[in-house]
Amino acid sequence: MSEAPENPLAKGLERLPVHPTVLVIFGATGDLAKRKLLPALYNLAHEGALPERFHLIGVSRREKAHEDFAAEAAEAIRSFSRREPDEKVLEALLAEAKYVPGTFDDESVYRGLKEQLDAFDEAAGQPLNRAFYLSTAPEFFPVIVEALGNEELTKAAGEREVRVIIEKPFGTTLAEAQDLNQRVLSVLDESQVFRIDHYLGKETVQNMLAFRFANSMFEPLFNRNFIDNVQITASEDIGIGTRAGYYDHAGALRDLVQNHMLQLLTLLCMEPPVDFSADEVRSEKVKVLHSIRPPHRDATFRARYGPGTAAGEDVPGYLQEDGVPADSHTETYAALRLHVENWRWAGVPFYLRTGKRLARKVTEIAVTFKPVPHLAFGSEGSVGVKPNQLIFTMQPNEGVSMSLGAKIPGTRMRIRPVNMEFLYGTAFMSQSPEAYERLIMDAMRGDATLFTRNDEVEAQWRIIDPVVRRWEDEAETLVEYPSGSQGPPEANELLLGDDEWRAI
Ligand SMILES: NC(=O)C1=CN([C@@H]2O[C@H](COP(=O)(O)OP(=O)(O)OC[C@H]3O[C@@H](n4cnc5c(N)ncnc54)[C@H](OP(=O)(O)O)[C@@H]3O)[C@@H](O)[C@H]2O)C=CC1
Ligand SMILES: O=C1O[C@H](COP(=O)(O)O)[C@@H](O)[C@H](O)[C@H]1O
Repeated sequence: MSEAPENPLAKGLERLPVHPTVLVIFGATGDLAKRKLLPALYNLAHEGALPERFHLIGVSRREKAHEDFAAEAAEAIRSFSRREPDEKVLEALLAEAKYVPGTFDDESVYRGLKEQLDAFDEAAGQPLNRAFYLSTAPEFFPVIVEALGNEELTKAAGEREVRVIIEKPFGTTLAEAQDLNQRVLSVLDESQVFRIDHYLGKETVQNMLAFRFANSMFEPLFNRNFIDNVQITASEDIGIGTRAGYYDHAGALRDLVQNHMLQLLTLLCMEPPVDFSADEVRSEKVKVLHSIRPPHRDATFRARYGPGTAAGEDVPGYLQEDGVPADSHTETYAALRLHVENWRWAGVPFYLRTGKRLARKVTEIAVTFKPVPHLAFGSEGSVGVKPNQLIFTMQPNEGVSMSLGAKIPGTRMRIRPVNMEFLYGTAFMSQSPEAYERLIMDAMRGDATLFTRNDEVEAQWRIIDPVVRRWEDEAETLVEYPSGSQGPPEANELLLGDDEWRAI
C-alpha cells in the first residue's frame, strides 16, 4: 500500500507534543488565576491533556505555605470549573504544587523560584520545559521578564524550551506597547513570547477560519462585490463590578476594541493563509491591520452607562459605581466605522460597537450582503425581501446562521426572510472547552498561532491610539445611555446610508 503523500498545507495543523513542563503563574492568587487559569488546568488534567510530568508553581505577594496555596487553588477550581471536579484528579494536579511568596521587584523571589525549578528538574532527571504565565497588573510585565532574564531563567538548556505568556492589556498606548515589546524582546526571542487575546481561544472564533477556508461556497462571495457592510458587536449586560481601578483607566475602546474586536475583524477579512503555521496566519492578519486607517472623528462615538435595570433589578450608573471618580471621563460604550482599504474590501464599512450594561450579552459578526439588483415580485411580493445576512454568533448561542428570502406558503407570491442555522450545541453535542484551556496548551506546546505577534499588537494600537488621544483631549460631556438599553441612539450617526444597528 502506498503512503499518503505529505500535505504541505497541513503545516501548523499537526499537534506538536507537549513536553514535561513546569507552569509558573505570577499572580496565582488573583482573580484571573482563580476564575480561569486554575479551572482550565483542572479541565486539561481531567481530559488527560497535560503532560505526564506537569508541575505548578504559584508566585504572589502574600506569605503562605505550599499546602495553603494548593488548598486555595482547589477551592477556586471547585467554585469555577466548568465541570464538577473529580477529587482524585484535583489531588493529583495539586499534590506537588509549590508557592513562592514575595513582591515581583524583589530579586530573592526569583532565586526562590529557581530553587523550586531546579528541584523539579532534579527529581525528573532532565531539564523540564518552563512556561511563565504573567497574570499580573501590566506594570509588572517588563519587571518580571527582566528579572527572569537576570536570574537566567529564560534560557533554553539542552532540550528545554522556555516560554512566557503575557496577559492583556499589552500597553495602554502605542508607545507603551512598543516599549514593552522592546523590553520583552531584549530578554526573549519572539518565538518564546505568547501574548494572550482570549477571544482567539474561543471555539467559535476559530470556527470562522474553518467556515471561510473549509467551504468553497462562501469564499467567492467574501468581498466588496457581494458584501454591503459588516457589523461586529460585543455587548455585555454586566457593569464594571469591582474593576473600577482598571476600567476607569482603560475604557471600552482599550478594553475590548483594541484587542478582541480587531482580532474578530482580521479573522473575517484576512486572505487564505498558505498554511496554518503561526507566522503564515499572523502575517495575513497583520496585512489586514495595515489596511485600516485610524477613523475620523465622525466615524467614532463613545458614551457611558447611566442608572437603569439589569436582570430586572435597579442598577447604578457608571459614575455611581464604587471606585469611579466623580469627574471620570471614561467611556463604557464605543462604536467605530472602519474601512479595510485593500482590493478585497475597499468601500465596505465595518461597524464595531461594544458596551457594558446593555440589554444582553451578545458577541456576533453580522455580514450583510448586497441587495438583489432587480425585484420581479411586484410591490406586495417584494416588501418582505431583505438582503441576505450571514451571522457568526460567538456568544451566547454559538453558531452560524444565514438568512434567506423564502416564499410564504399560500396562493400569493410573498417573500419573507427565514434562517438556516448551525448551532454548536446541537451539531456536536459536546461542551466547548474554555478559551484558556486551548491557549495554555498551545503555549506549552510552543504553538503561537492563536497568540498576537509583536508587529500585530503594534498595528492594532496604530489604529486605536489616535482615537484614544482624541477622546482624552476632548472634554465634552459624555452621552449617557440607560443601563439595560440598546445603547445610545446617537451611535446611529456613524452608520452610512440606510444601515441600522442590529437589535441587541
Ligand atoms: N480578572 C479578569 O477577568 C481578567 C484579567 N486580565 C488580566 O490579567 C491580569 C491579572 O488580573 P487579575 O487577576 O484580575 O488581578 P488581581 O488584582 O486579582 O491579582 C493580582 C495578583 O498579583 C499579585 N500581586 C499584586 N501586586 C503584586 C506585587 N507587587 N508583587 C507580587 N505579587 C503581586 C496579587 O497577589 P496577592 O493576592 O498576594 O496580593 C495577585 O495574585 C491583568 O493583567 C488583567 O488585565 C485579563 C482578562 C480578564
Ligand atoms: O477582556 C475582557 O473580556 C471580557 C469579556 O470576555 P468574554 O469572554 O466574557 O466575552 C470583558 O468583560 C472584560 O471587560 C475585558 O477585560
